[in-house]
Order: sequence, then C-alpha cells, then structure tokens
Amino acid sequence: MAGKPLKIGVLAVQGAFREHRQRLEGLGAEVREVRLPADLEGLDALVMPGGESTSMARLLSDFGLWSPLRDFHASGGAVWGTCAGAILLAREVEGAPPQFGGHQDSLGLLDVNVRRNAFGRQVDSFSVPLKVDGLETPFEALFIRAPVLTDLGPDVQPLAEHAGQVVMVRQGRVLASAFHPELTLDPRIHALFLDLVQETRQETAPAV
Ligand SMILES: NC(=O)CC[C@H](N)C(=O)O
Repeated sequence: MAGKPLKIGVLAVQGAFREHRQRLEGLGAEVREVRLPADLEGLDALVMPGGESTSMARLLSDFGLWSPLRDFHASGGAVWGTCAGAILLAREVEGAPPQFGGHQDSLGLLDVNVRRNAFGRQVDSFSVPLKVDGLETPFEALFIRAPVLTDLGPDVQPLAEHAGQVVMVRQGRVLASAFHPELTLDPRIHALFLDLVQETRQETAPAV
C-alpha cells in the first residue's frame, strides 16, 4: 500500500475479530481492536465481525458503544459489517428471538431490512463460489447462519446475490456482507474494503 497505512478498527466485543485483523494486517493496514468508545479515536474505518448479533447488541450497550459508533460514521468513518456485523448495521432486523419481544436494536447506518438466519436451519453453513461486483473471478463465500438483505433503500447498491437473495451491499462508506470473507484465506474483499476506505477518506478529508 502506498503512503501512510490506513488505520482500521475491528470491533472486538465478540465473534471472529482476530481473523479480520489478520486479513487486514496482511494487506498492510494498521489494526486496532475496539472495545471502548475511546478506541475509535483517529480510525479511518471500523469492521464489525460475524458472531451472534443478539450478544453483540447487548455488549454494545454494556460498553456504551451505540452512540459513539453512530458518531464515528457521521464524522466520516467507513464501516463494514460481516454477517452479525451486517445485522447490527441495518435499519431493521427481522427474526429477532421471541424472548426479545421480536425486536432487536440496530445502528441504522444501512438502509436495508435484514432477515436473520435466512437460509434455514438445515443448511446452517455452506460455501459457494459467489460473483461479487468488482472481483474478476468468483469468491468462495462461507455462509454461517447467514442473513439476507431485503427492501434496499434507493442509495443501496447490491454487490452480490445468492439464490436470488442479496448478500452483499454498499451504501456510501458502509459495506455489508452476509458471508464471512475473514474465514477464508482469499483477501480480495478485505482489499475492496480498503479501496472503499481510501476513496471515501479522500472525499471526506477536510480541505486545507
Ligand atoms: N455467522 C454469524 O455471524 C451468524 C449471525 C447470527 N445468525 C446472528 O443473527 O447474529
């Protein structure tokens, strides 16, 4: 990577954050684990990993992270959510557990509805070669109790579909994927995200 390395935070309250860290460092980014609001200081972007979105939502409350994450995005930070991370980004979450009264909090940074566990229990986990906008050859995508993205707002661009369902989108400086690029060794989607961060950092940089 030319110039100063990008500073990327990985939300590290729960889930597959170590694997994201490895992929991003492999591409030359400077990575910091984020657990507290102060950890967001000075970052160019944040990755929210897969895991269990209900547990992650509870931990975001415990660590006082809801508003700081919204502020981080509002002040120009790029954000990428994978699987549970994508669920946390959505405007609306469908399929919250009944003990939550059918409601699950989310950040609302992505103008989509997200349907949890959308590929059914019998196929909790599978891998498929996925055509992704911006990649020349298919990406072997690993889906683990994955959600799908529905009811896309006008500014949301679909980047990949599986079985007729949208599984990856971009809206400005927000990226979301229902699958887990961090759990395979192919770094191309992490590289796409770093390109997005670079591009949006230039757009939001203060004029000097
Ligand atoms: N692999 C994952 O991140 C699974 C997400 C999980 N189904 C949830 O709703 O949080």
